[in-house]
Amino acid sequence: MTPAQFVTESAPSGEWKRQGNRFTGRISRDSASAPGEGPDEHGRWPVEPGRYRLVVSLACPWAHRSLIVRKLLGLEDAISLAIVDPIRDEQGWRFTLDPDGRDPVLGISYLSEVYLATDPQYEGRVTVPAIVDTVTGQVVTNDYPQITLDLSTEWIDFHRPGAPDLIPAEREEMDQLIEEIYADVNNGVYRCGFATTQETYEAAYDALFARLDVLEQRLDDRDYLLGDSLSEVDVRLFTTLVRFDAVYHGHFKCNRNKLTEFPNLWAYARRLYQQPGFGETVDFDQIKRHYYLTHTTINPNGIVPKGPDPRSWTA
Ligand SMILES: N[C@@H](CCC(=O)N[C@@H](CS)C(=O)NCC(=O)O)C(=O)O
Repeated sequence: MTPAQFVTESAPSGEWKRQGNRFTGRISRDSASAPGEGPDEHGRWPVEPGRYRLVVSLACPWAHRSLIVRKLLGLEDAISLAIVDPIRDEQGWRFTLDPDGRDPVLGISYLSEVYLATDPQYEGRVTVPAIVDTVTGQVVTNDYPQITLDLSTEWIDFHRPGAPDLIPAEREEMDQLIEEIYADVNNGVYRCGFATTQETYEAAYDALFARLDVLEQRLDDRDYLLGDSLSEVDVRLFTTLVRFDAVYHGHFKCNRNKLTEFPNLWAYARRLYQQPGFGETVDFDQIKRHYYLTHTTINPNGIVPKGPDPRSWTA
């Protein structure tokens, strides 16, 4: 069998099995803690504008969700932002884009410093997005699916006037879509790219394109996945679609079709890209350099492709 990019997350079958999220604290309106205090007895941290720092890589699709939702809801002043270098070294994500290579608020050079300060035994991959408490220096959460939901529901008092309601009152349909899109598309592209056997790669590839075919059809008569208005699931699909032709099609061998060959999905992705909060958060250069330069098992020569031409997103 060929070597895996992340050995501990590769099953004996060759299938990619993503690690769990280690830190699952919640910042909640229901916290019984006073400002400046840690979590209450239920693990809920107090909502406090200016206190927490969201750490992202612009390359990462899971972090990208939180960046978009923070912007859509107008939470930029309430939750500050740290951006890591898209290229990890052997110690992981680093703050080499900042002066002196340190995050100016947290004072750290590597994200691993706060992971290890929070859990000295931590041995998994140090991942973005993460929300870090600037008072204690602890990681509150790296639970990326919960982070965006909580920005909608728990930070509501700090949303900008007219902020979109990204969570529908009736959640069943959205939650079902979220689950299918996560399994087959968001994580599906990784299951293609990180598979180490032909069979597991082909199974992931088939599930991915079967799901994209269903979504293509769904968008035949609607602008957004749930109908007329934008919701959380659109954000989640967008961050994978925007990386599709630049990275997943080639690097992860998701190459039955390009995104541009699905008329509805391509029109939908471009429509989102051109809305406030979406295109302005996309950095194709960092996206491409991250994937092609850090997955050395998949792309050992480190060549970063020149294309595709990003102007197609705005033309
Ligand atoms: N927290 C999740 C998802 C977040 C995630 O995978 N983020 C990637 C970037 S897209 C990351 O931080 N990877 C660190 C690494 O590859 O070492 C996980 O642990 O798998």
